[in-house]
This record gives sequence, structure tokens and C-alpha cells, in this order.
Amino acid sequence: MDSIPNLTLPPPPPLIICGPSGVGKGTLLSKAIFSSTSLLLPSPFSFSTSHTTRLPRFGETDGLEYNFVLPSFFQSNRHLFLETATVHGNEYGTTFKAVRDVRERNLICVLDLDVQGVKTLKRGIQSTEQQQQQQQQQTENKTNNFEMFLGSKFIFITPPSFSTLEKRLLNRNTETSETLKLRLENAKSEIEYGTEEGVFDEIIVNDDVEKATEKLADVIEKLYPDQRLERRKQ
Ligand SMILES: Nc1ncnc2c1ncn2[C@@H]1O[C@H](COP(=O)(O)OP(=O)(O)OP(=O)(O)O)[C@@H](O)[C@H]1O
Repeated sequence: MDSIPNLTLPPPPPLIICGPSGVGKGTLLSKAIFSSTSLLLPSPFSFSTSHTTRLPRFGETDGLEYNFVLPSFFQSNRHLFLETATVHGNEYGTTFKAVRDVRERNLICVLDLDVQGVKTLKRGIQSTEQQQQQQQQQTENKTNNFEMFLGSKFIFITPPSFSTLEKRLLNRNTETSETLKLRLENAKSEIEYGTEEGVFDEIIVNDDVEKATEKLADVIEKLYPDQRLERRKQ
């Protein structure tokens, strides 16, 4: 007997935000899409819950801010992760399941990825597109973790200048002189990649925070024409 077709449409593809550390990704995202105060117009976007080996801070709940796991979880389950990164000796990563969970809630998944993560994702998307063109997917009937990322939108946030990025990292007061140096060294090649023609759908210069927030909201509404974001009076 034929199975009943699933008539619910999947949510729109994920939104990927990338940019050097300290450029203001978190700041702009929380102002542009996660600041909704209206219960009638809740944000259609949601972050996925990452995994980490760092210990929970006071007030953090397992499964909410992060899935707190042992280092052995990362070692034995690499295949479950879209991307992983080591920060200050702790592992962080996004599993395919975490993205799927957001999509099952019918929300658009937002991923804050570094350049390595973007490259991995783009490779996965490209090979999935190739497989689909050759129609191998149907004949082999394999589940492909990258299928849900087809059509993802990529936004790169860049600083107005290198010295501004350095100032922001310094003012944030989160860096030692070593991590500051490392983040700035990485930023050079990240900005080079991010501003290359055709890699990202949109590039936003985070100069004035209010203008950049407005620009981010405009760009998101352009990339997701069926979505409306709650705009704040400045
Ligand atoms: N347009 C802006 N003008 C001035 N300061 C800003 C601007 N945007 C962000 N900042 C400040 O810069 C610092 C870095 O911002 P934020 O933490 O959002 O960066 P991030 O890209 O999310 O960094 P990370 O990738 O390390 O998490 C913060 O102290 C933030 O308040």
C-alpha cells in the first residue's frame, strides 16, 4: 500500500552568518532577528544548540545553551558533526541533528560558522547538488545530511577596518594577548575569503551598529522574501 504523502512544506533553508571573531555577528543578529518582543510575531529564526566539552557556567542548563558532553563524545562521533572547532582548549561543534531539530520546529536555522565551517558546508552542498543532478540519490536511497542545507543563504560580516576589529576585541575584554593575536591573524585570511566575489550572498560592513543592523534585517528579508522581521524605532 502507498504511504500517505507528507504535505507539510519544509521550512526555508538555513541562514549562515560568518565573519572574523569580534566583528559583531552576535550583536547584529540579536538586534536584527532575536529581539522580537511581540508574541504575535515571534522570530521565525532560531539558533541550533551546539555541543561543547567546556563545563556549564552557573545558570546554564544542559540542552538549552549547549549540550555539555565529555571529550570522548567528540572523539567517537565526528561523523555526527557538520563542523567542530577548538576554542581555548574546549571543543565546540554543531551536529546535523541539532539543525534538523530546529527545522522540525518549523523554524529557520541560523548558524554562526567560521570560515572552515563554511568551506565544509559548501563542499557538502556542492557534492549533494552533483549527486542529485546525476540522480544517484534516488537509486542509492541514502540519507544525505547536507540535503537540508540546499539553498542555504550565506552572509559575511566584515569590519570597516582592521584597526576597528582590534579595538572591538580589546574593548570586549575577553581576550588574552595571545588569543587576541591569534584572532587577528586568522581575521586577515577570513576577510580575504569572505569578500571574494561570489562566495557569500551578501557582505555587510559593520561600521555604525544601528545602520548595520538595519542593513542585516533588509538583507535577510530580501533573502527570505516570505519572512518579516520586527523593526525597532531607533
Ligand atoms: N558596530 C559596532 N560598533 C562598535 N562596537 C561594536 C559594533 N558591533 C559590535 N560591537 C562590539 O564589538 C564586540 C564584539 O562583538 P560580538 O561579540 O557581537 O562579535 P562576534 O563577531 O559575535 O564575536 P565572536 O565570533 O568572537 O563570538 C562587542 O563588545 C560588541 O559590543
